[in-house]
Amino acid sequence: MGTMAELLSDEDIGKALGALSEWRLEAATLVREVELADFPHAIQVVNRVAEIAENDNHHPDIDIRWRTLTFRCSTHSAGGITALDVSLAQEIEGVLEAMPA
Ligand SMILES: C[C@H](O)[C@H](O)[C@H]1CNC2=NC(N)=NC(=O)C2=N1
Repeated sequence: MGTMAELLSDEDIGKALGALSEWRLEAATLVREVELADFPHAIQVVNRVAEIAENDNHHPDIDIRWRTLTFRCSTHSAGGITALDVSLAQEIEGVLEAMPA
């Protein structure tokens, strides 16, 4: 693997997905759908993820439908998945783990 902005190999993506069991690969993007307790909890997650994304200057695409969120992580400038997306997915998991079921 080279610099952070370089696309990961299929092998690296496979390894990363091995540790991100709730995530799937879709169109060169890491995707995770999650249903929260209610709409305010979903928005709380979005706000926490937004803070992390802004700190990292790396932003997921987020779909909000009532209490279901879909996060899509890819590096737009690179046209696919980089180490930045694996890190972001891990951070999103951390946010979700801190939420009530
Ligand atoms: C200038 C700034 O670094 C870019 O616009 C960043 C911001 N956040 C980003 N987020 C993601 N996911 N992909 C990008 O290419 C990207 N580019």
